[in-house]
Amino acid sequence: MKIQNYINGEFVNPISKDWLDNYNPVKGEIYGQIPNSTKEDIEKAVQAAEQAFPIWSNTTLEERSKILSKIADLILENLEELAKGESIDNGKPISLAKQVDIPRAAANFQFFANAITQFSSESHESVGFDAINFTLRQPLGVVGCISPWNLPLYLFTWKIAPAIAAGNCVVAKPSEVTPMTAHLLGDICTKAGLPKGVLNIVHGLGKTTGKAIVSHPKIKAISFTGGTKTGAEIAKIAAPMFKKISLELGGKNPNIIFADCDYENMLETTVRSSFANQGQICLCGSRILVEEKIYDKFKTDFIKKVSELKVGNPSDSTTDIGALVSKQHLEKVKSYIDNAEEYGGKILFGGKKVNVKNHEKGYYLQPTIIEVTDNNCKLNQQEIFGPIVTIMSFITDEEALKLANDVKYGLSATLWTNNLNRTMQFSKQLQTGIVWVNTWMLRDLRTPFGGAKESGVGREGGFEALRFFTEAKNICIKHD
Ligand SMILES: NC(=O)C1=CN([C@@H]2O[C@H](COP(=O)(O)OP(=O)(O)OC[C@H]3O[C@@H](n4cnc5c(N)ncnc54)[C@H](O)[C@@H]3O)[C@@H](O)[C@H]2O)C=CC1
Ligand SMILES: O=C(O)/C=C/C=C(\O)C(=O)O
Repeated sequence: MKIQNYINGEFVNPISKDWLDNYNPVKGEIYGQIPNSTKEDIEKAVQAAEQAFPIWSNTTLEERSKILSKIADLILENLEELAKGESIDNGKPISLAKQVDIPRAAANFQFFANAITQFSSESHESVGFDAINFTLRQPLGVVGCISPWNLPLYLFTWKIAPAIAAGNCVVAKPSEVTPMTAHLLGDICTKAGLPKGVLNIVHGLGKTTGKAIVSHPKIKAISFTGGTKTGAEIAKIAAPMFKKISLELGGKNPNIIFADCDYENMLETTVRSSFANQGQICLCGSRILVEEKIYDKFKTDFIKKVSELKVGNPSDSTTDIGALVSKQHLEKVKSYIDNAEEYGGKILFGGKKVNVKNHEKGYYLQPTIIEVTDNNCKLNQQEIFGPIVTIMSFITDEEALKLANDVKYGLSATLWTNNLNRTMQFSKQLQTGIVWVNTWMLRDLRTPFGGAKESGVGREGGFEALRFFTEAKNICIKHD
């Protein structure tokens, strides 16, 4: 199958006529091709977006909202096909894509369809100066959205929906590893009545197609989710061009467990926060820190629960863990297991590749638990982004907090306790953008979303996203 670019409302071949192979991680085989787009394709997309902008930015909020709602409805109507598309590219269980990825993609559009009708700006009477100030929030123009492979449609739409709701026109690039659902979205947008040129989807590699988006002088803002190293490369190009940037980057999130927690709930959730989506979510709790009093019990119970997870064919509804996204990624993740001892770790469970019947070339790995004693080891400091968690114990609150904060990342933290004072102390002192207490991945789309330290710059979600995708202009009117 050949996926094409979606530019100016039409599916088109790349100008260079150059294509890249697309792999299915479930089988470890090539199943299609995508455009290897160049800066000429980006130029066409920018021109289409620029042409659409004067009309789209003046389209009423009610009309924009109606179209976004329609896109949300069509995503849900096409849930089966989209979930299969997500799984064939990413390797995730189809059941997970049906329950999480695709409904959330629809929710992103529905949320911003509503939010844009509630987004208002401030006004201030300048008392004593006979003047009134008000703020105009104007769309930026053409903006760029670049997304990763782990939650393909979920994160692609998380950027596109607020961008177009706010009146911008978009040039978007999904990950070259997972292009399918972005491709299907193009057709959905046409059917929903989105005017041509408002959304342009260009496929290709990060270092060429992605870079061409970031460096295009007419693209005013970049919203990016992906690796920290890539985020730094993007910032290096975008900052001297004075573009707005929102970077959602890596994480090495602590999952801090105290003896006074609701144990069963914690155990169940910790299995999920460790291995959901094969551990390939930037919010996964990859460092489990457990109070010494319950460490041995936790270790035994956690290993038992994890050993019950089924690694298998993503089409099978009983599968918990599907394939990793690519051969290259599998090898990267596996290298941490192969070197675990050298890094000071002890493998307590897992660590081996899994042979799935009829899919022997697929990229399957056991969920893996590694015990560590030193937070400074590579296993606890580097983002692995796969089905690997480390566990270690702590004695005091101070020690737990120090361990939690002692990494270069600062995306999210999970805290398990029923002590209110401790909850408040940790909430204030954890150096992360998100703190979940007695839960994980509970997402209210109104909340600010983003990371501290090397986990990113800026916040998306709710009105934060609409603020990012608009320019605030102060109007000061003097009167008699
Ligand atoms: N924070 C997160 O959510 C994610 C973190 N990662 C981390 O990053 C590591 C590398 O994974 P990759 O797939 O290589 O992620 P990546 O950061 O290279 O890719 C994310 C997106 O950025 C694009 N891109 C890559 N280089 C670019 C550039 N120079 N300019 C503009 N766009 C560019 C890619 O084509 C893709 O669409 C993973 O092993 C994982 O640790 C990966 C995906 C998501
Ligand atoms: O917005 C969310 O709910 C989740 C976001 C997850 C990422 O940004 C990620 O895993 O890259």
